[in-house]
Amino acid sequence: MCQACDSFLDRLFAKGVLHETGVDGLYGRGQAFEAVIEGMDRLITRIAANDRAEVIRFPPGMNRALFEKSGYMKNFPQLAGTVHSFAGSEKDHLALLDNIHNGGDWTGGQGATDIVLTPAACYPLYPIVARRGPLAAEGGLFDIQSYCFRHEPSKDPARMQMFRMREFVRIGLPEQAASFRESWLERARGFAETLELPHHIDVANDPFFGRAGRMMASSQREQALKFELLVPIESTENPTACQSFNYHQDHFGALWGIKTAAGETAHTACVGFGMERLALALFKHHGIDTNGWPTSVRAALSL
Ligand SMILES: Nc1ncnc2c1ncn2[C@@H]1O[C@H](COP(=O)(O)OP(=O)(O)OP(=O)(O)O)[C@@H](O)[C@H]1O
Ligand SMILES: [Zn+2]
Repeated sequence: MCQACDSFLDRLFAKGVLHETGVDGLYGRGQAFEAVIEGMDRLITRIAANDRAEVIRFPPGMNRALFEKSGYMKNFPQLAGTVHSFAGSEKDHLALLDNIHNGGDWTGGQGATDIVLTPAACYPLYPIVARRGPLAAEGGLFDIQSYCFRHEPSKDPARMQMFRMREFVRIGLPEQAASFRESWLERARGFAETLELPHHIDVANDPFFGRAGRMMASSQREQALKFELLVPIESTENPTACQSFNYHQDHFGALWGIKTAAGETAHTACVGFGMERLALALFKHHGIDTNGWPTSVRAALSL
């Protein structure tokens, strides 16, 4: 086999860092990969320790009714994933088995459940915060994590369909949201330097769907509402977004009815760490074998 023509993904499979499942973007994680993810999780927790954020961990699914209200289907229908289940009769069951047996479509009779796959870790948070009533004067700060789903199958190992997002979310006054995002832009540089990753930060936009979406994307860029920490993984010309820094203004506050202590609509900002992408960036730049990584990087990740 030609070593030079093996892709990065092939090398990750060959060394058991990731495991192939037969679906692009859906992988098993090996021990070394998970050790890196855990190390980064601890490092992120240390960086944010003094903030005393409220910790919430979510399962990979969220309430479908709340997802519908979130507007995700308006902006990103191409990425969403829903959970369906069988709820038919015995006759339907026999037909289903028949279809599986004959290679037919057995999924047509599946009905939607109350659960959809979480598209971004912060989506299930806002309705929880809204339900609690007005914020305290200091606002809210949350440390959240979820497996997320996005239907964007790709051979690029950094574009997965299921991946973990760790996020910090600030909810409060516009100044509180803005200064939170500023401070994380600074911390992110330090984080990437500690991990010895080549990086830069740039303004970005979300992949909004359709023609109206293109206008939303350009207005998002013009207002500099989204920044990304970019690290070359699959290509140097098109580096990969490994972290994002988003200011939603009062979008989620208005949508969910989140109020500040003074009764104003709350502003929100979130900082998302793409855990798999950061881990892949480390494997790309420091090598497939974590034993060979720089001592300081290994120490930072307690490897
Ligand atoms: N398909 C994916 N696979 C792995 N990680 C991802 C994927 N999509 C997003 N992420 C990670 O989650 C973080 C927060 O998600 P966000 O919605 O800001 O990404 P995004 O702007 O849609 O990414 P991209 O522009 O590359 O599609 C990203 O910065 C990235 O690190
Ligand atoms: Zn978010």
